[in-house]
Amino acid sequence: MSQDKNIKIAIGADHAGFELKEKLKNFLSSNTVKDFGTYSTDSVDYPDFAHPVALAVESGEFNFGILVCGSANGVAITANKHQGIRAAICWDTELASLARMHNNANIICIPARFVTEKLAEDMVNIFMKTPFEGGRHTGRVEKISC
Ligand SMILES: O=C(CO)[C@H](O)[C@H](O)[C@H](O)COP(=O)(O)O
Repeated sequence: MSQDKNIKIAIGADHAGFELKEKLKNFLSSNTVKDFGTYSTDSVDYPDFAHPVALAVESGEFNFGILVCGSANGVAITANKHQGIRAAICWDTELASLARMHNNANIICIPARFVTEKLAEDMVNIFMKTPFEGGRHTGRVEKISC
């Protein structure tokens, strides 16, 4: 994958997302990627990995986050507790594109137990390359933060 080497990515997963996370790290090899764990398939709690990725993106140190768990629900619910985070669950490439274009999402949440490796790679590629449309969406996104 040809990528902007200036894009810094924070990635995290629970045990259900571990194997797909490892495959996505290989796919993103030319980017700057920091892996916040987990580092095996041993059962863990997804908030322990979603919060650090959300904090890393919210701080501005990383441009985007990738979170992977079995259904993506757990990591998305956790990440969206952070004011500066717009975490979107994506299960096809059009959703990955719309999450960026309409919602200016900064974390993509991938359901490892429901998508193929190739689809996950395609979604990540589109997510990283699609700009926020702004315009009518800007006011809507600004209203998200309480
Ligand atoms: O939060 C989740 C469910 O919405 C994630 O998919 C977790 O990966 C899942 O709950 C893990 O399930 P397990 O039976 O403990 O492997």
